[in-house]
Amino acid sequence: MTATRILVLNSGSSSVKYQLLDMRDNARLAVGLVERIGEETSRLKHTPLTGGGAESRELNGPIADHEAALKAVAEELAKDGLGLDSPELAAVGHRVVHGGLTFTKPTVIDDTVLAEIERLVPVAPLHNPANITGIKVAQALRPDLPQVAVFDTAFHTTMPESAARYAIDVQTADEHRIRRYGFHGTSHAYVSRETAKLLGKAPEEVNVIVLHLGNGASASAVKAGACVDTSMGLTPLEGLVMGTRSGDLDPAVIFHLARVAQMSVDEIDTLLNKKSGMVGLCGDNDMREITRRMGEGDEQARLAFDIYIHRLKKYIGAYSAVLGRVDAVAFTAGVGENAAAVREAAVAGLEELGLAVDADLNAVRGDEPRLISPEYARVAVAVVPTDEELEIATQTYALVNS
Ligand SMILES: Nc1ncnc2c1ncn2[C@@H]1O[C@H](COP(=O)(O)OP(=O)(O)O)[C@@H](O)[C@H]1O
Ligand SMILES: CC(=O)OP(=O)(O)O
Ligand SMILES: [Mg+2]
Repeated sequence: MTATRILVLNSGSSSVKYQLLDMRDNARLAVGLVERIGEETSRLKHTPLTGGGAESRELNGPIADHEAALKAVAEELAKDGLGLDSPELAAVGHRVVHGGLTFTKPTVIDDTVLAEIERLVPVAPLHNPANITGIKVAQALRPDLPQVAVFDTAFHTTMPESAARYAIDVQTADEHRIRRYGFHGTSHAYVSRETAKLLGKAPEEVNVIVLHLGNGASASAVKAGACVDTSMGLTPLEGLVMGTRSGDLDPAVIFHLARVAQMSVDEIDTLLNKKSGMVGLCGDNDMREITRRMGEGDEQARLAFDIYIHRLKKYIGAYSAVLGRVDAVAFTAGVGENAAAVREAAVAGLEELGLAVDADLNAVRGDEPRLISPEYARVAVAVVPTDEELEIATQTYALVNS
């Protein structure tokens, strides 16, 4: 029997998303999500997709950490005969958020690779530790199986130095590897390619601005298939306003909080990563709740929304300048794919840049890539659903078969 299945693990700071795929036809055999790891109200939702009906199973109750979460996932898969012991499994593909400058491609994980991912923990403290746990649990369950790391940073390694460097002392920057790495690269790569396809062009023929708006959010400028700029930096804190992260601010805010508000570095870190962004501005990080509150005339929610949109607009303008010629702007991830109000507001008033949204097209819901700009618009505006798991599986399968 040839092994054609790939298990993809996407371990986030408090969640694990996973998919089992058969790479002969990219079919999903099972998908699932563990949420609120470390809380009393953890939840595992597992959906086997083999044999017709997709009956989900839910486990509710405390799951202490990522190790417990991944073991529970392995048990659920085993119940459907899809366990890690299956001879049909070719590899496990892991989303690893920070690969520094070391990793520009998907990489088979050995002790040296794992040590390097570990060394990068200080620059991705919310993400890399969870990724490492995922790798170790999968290794323990199937020591013989190739484990492949697919890095969020990899797609951005083509950024020119002019975009990747901060304007700080070069020696200090080099000694501590301080530069802009960028994240969500698997999504930016996938979505920029899918956008080209939607336009009937090759990736090399188009310049695309990708807006990945999830809980974490980032923008990228993709020129002829290669990333030339992106909004996240040394860590996933820079750039757009996010669910719980501030994005861009004057770095002196940090000195001020330390000196005047007497906050510790760890307190400031928590403030900016977990208590800022939309949650800090209005108490909610879910765009559904924010737009609902706006509908009721809630001014705090409205202001938070306006701040979110203002930042987004600035990046669309900036990346139009960086690219010179823009063929498409693509909205993706939870907010980008679902929040029509965000898409409409982000593009409003940008006619001079060739951008416009057709209200009827924007209101259509669906899982397929689609255009939402009117025919006359110079730049295509599109909704292009991301699929990080499929992209990780594709890259993993290609590597183990090469
Ligand atoms: N129907 C919807 N309308 C508006 N926003 C939505 C909708 N569904 C999801 N979202 C937004 O998407 C976010 C999650 O996006 P996702 O890409 O899954 O994030 P992540 O991968 O970072 O966890 C939610 O926090 C919410 O703000
Ligand atoms: C890198 C990053 O911000 O990822 P996520 O959106 O999954 O938190
Ligand atoms: Mg995400």
